[in-house]
Amino acid sequence: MSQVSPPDLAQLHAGHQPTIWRHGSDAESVRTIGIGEFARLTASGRGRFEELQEQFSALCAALPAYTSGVRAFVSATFSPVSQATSVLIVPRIQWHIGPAGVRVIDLSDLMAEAPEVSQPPRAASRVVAQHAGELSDEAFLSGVREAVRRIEAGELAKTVLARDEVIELDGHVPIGPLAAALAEAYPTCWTYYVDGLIGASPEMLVRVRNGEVASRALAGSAPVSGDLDADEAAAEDLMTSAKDTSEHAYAARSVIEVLRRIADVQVSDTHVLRLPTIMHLATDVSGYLRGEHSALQVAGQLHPSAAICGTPREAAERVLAELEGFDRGRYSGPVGWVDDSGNGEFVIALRCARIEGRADGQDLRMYAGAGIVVGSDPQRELAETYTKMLPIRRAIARVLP
Ligand SMILES: C=C(O[C@H]1C=CC=C(C(=O)O)[C@@H]1O)C(=O)O
Repeated sequence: MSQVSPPDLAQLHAGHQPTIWRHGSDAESVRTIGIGEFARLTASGRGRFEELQEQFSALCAALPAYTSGVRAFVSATFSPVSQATSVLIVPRIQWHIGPAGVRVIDLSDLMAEAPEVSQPPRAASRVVAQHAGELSDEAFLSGVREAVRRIEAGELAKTVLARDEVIELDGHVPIGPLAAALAEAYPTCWTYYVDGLIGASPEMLVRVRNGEVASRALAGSAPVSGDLDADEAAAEDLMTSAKDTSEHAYAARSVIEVLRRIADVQVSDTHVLRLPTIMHLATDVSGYLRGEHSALQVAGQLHPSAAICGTPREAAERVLAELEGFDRGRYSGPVGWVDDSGNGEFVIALRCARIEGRADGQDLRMYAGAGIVVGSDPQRELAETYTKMLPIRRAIARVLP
């Protein structure tokens, strides 16, 4: 264990080329923080997960022994036909911080020339505008109506429709402060920043640790009001709602089916996962892998689960692409890390925003979706997407008051 102390999350800026992964509250938080890029690999199409894994394995095989345990951050696109690319970044310096202490892996000496950290870019001081993204509220509502019609007609059982919204800033997104604010407000979620995508997701797609595998499927949601009695009643309603339990069952089944093919797994009872602003029906799946599968490979097999796509998968993919009409990019794709022995953790990139450049500042393009089944009410689904954008909206309000 090295004594070199890790950087303070809140101090990180774009000049560091940071990568961030954090789960848990302060004292017990597990973090991986990266600075700089030793390697950047990209892939696209259906085979993007396998391609990235192959390239990363080849890269690791050529590294010296002192780098053992090296991690790569991955953010993959939702769709295989996205215009965006899926990316794998091996940070130049990486700190792995957990209960056992801090381990730092510095790959700088292996680079032809180690780049200096550049100056912080002009930080935003305020939000200058907020507006709908590619899909207006009206278009989202009519998409939900059409999805329900097709579900009732028997074309599919479930789909997930998303929309986007833009927050315009007068300078650069304060990456470190925003990530720190998300991590503080959502300690049970996984806070991430990878290649311009920032968020705090509650949905752990897969964790692989020395042959053990775990996943948490979420679907079926209700807002959290902060009033204990009202939230208790809302949780009970969620557990008994035919619409939410069926919406959840599709998501859980999609995960269980895939994991059963490659692992011996146990499935928990469905329970309510409460977050500060929203609650979800949750099912945990855990067990032991049969054979060798890296976290990245398992993420690729689980993706796209019915939590963010639908059932049957192909029909849902087609319907959501048609009704949303925009490219989700890396929203709702797997984001996480994998190490040189295949261990790793991936969440679904939810409750997030993509950082986009503008001539006079940067934008945060937020995304949120909602599962649509028989009985879905368009206005409630729209309201749910607003609730799901609260983490980013509140974190930005906190760092740019
Ligand atoms: C698609 C999203 O959430 C998914 C995860 C949890 C609950 C969901 C729901 O109740 O609709 C969604 O399936 C999102 O946050 O953008």
